[in-house]
Formats: sequence, structure tokens, C-alpha cells
Amino acid sequence: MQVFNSVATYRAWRNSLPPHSTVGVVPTMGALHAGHLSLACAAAAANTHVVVTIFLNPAQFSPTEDLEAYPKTMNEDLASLEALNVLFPSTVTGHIAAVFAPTVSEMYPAGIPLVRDEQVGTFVEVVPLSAKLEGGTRPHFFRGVATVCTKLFNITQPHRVYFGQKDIQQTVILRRLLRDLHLDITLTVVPTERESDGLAMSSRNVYLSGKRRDIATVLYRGLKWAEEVYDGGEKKADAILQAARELIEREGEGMVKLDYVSLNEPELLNEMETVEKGRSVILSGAMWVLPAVEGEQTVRLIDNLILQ
Ligand SMILES: Nc1ncnc2c1ncn2[C@@H]1O[C@H](COP(=O)(O)OP(=O)(O)OP(=O)(O)O)[C@@H](O)[C@H]1O
Ligand SMILES: CC(C)(CO)[C@@H](O)C(=O)[O-]
Ligand code: BAL
Repeated sequence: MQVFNSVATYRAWRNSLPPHSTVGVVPTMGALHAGHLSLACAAAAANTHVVVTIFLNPAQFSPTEDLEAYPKTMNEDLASLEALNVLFPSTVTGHIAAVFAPTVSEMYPAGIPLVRDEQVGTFVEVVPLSAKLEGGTRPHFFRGVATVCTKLFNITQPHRVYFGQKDIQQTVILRRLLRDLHLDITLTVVPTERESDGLAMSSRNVYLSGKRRDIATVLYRGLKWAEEVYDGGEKKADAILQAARELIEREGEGMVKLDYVSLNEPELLNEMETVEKGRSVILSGAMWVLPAVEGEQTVRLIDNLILQ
């Protein structure tokens, strides 16, 4: 497994691959966990060469978010990718051939201040999708994601890219970006990996311990309860969402603040008023786990289920 920190050295390697190679790219911000590894496994099952990118992208953080505090574990990340390669059986198509871990100045030669009005250069926006759901609370977020992913796709030259269902709006937006910009790349969504109690794995879970870690499962439990209400025959979005809200409010014990729960169709992310059988609908939510003692960080968590 080779590690590249510059565009030029990566490109030289990419151009040297045999003609029939297929390249599957897994973009990450590092602090790898089993969710990331499942994306790499999916990529190795379908491509000869897997490239994992590790880049903590400043452009998707606002000045008040956790860029500084975000876990940075490059040595452990490289070790876990090497370990995964050893585990791949010979029946698997590919292996993790490279890690692309550029510096900030390599990706943003003009610099990348977190204050949007101070940013200089080329940015990619997918409107109006990027203003919905997560974009309501994080208006800068998907512009940063779409911009960095366009750069990463142009640099790494993948045939296929792999993203996690946990960040489902990101997958909807990036599919749209690939289509609108005529990028000949296939995007695969990999199911969410969960801890044994249902909490979606996330790099930010390391901020949580003790009672805050236990209470963090309430978002998933709220979504699962809403799914049960739907499975029981309820079609009205209001009633389904109210079930989730009430559970999160009650079982959150004052330690969490709900941002939203929402039911949206999967292409344009329009909100649904009723949920009909036979159509996939995204049931998603976001909440903050509040500080339990002074000095603790507020942690934003997201999760979703697909109602079939
Ligand atoms: N639990 C998970 N299961 C499957 N894929 C995941 C999971 N968590 C993250 N991913 C995917 O891994 C890729 C990289 O995500 P990222 O590096 O931001 O990790 P993260 O755990 O989502 O971090 P964060 O805590 O910042 O949200 C994204 O495509 C994301 O959807
Ligand atoms: C896709 C991504 C790597 C872009 O920085 C990030 O948004 C993430 O990790 O989900
Ligand atoms: N996986 C999402 C990255 C972020 O929250 O910035």
C-alpha cells in the first residue's frame, strides 16, 4: 500500500497502472472505524485497485465547528488499512493499493479560510439540495463537500466511488453532481455500520463517553420507533415523525436537543406528507448531545433509515 501526499506523485502512480485496472475510491476524513473499512471492502470486491483518501477538509467546517478538535489518527488509520489488506481472501478482486492523503495547501493552493466571504477560488454547489436537511443547520457544509469531492475525483480518476448511507444526503448530492457535471463515475452507497446497541459508527463518537455515549442511541431508537409506527399502517408523515420526536424527547432525558426528523423522497429530497407503500422514502434525523459537565463539547449526530 503506497501513501501519496501530493497530486503529482499520485498522478504518476495512477498513470502507471495496467490498462485494464479498475479504481475504486473511498473518500474519508480519517479517524477510520469499521464503517470506513466496510466501504473499502465493498470497493475491493469490485475493483482491482482501491484508493482511500484521507483529508480533513476545512471547507466543510464553519468557523464555530470542530475542525481543530476533530480526531486525527493518521498512523492508526494506515495500520488499519494495512491490516485489512492482509485479511482479504484471494477470492476478492482487489486490495487497498494506495492512500491519498494530501496537505491542505495541495488541495487549496489559494488557502481556505473558514469564513465563506474570505474564500477565494473555485467552489462547487448543488442547489437547492444543499440547502435542505443538514444544509439548514450547516449552510456551508455541502459546498465544501461538493468542492472537495470534485477535486478528489479529478485527482484520483476513479471508475467507482463509495460512500456510507449514514451521510445519506451527501450521497444524493454527489450523485446529482456526477450527473450534472458528466463525470463518468459510478457511486455506490454502503449500508451504515452500527455499534452493538445501534449507534451509527462515526468518527465523532470518540467525543462521547459514559452517560452521554449511552444516551446517543436515542436518535436511532426514535427512528426505529417511527419505522414501527409506519409498519403498523400509519401513512401520515406528521404522525410518523411525531412518534420519533416524542421518543427522542422523552428518552433523551434532557441530555440531547433534536434538530430535525424528516421524511423525504430520495431524489430531490422533497418533504413527504404521506408515505405510500412501494416507494422508498428517507427517514432521517439529526440531534446534538449536550455537554453534561462544563468543558465538554456539544456533539452533532445524524442517522437515517429507508422506509421501503
Ligand atoms: N457507520 C458508518 N457506516 C458506513 N459508512 C460510514 C459510517 N460512518 C461514516 N461512513 C462513511 O465514511 C465516509 C467518510 O466519512 P467520515 O470520514 O466523515 O466519517 P464519519 O464517521 O462520517 O465522520 P463524522 O463523525 O465526521 O461524521 C463517508 O462516506 C461516510 O458516509
Ligand atoms: C466525503 C467527505 C470525505 C468529503 O470531505 C466527507 O464529507 C465525509 O467523510 O463524509
Ligand atoms: N461525514 C460527514 C463529515 C462532516 O460532518 O463534516
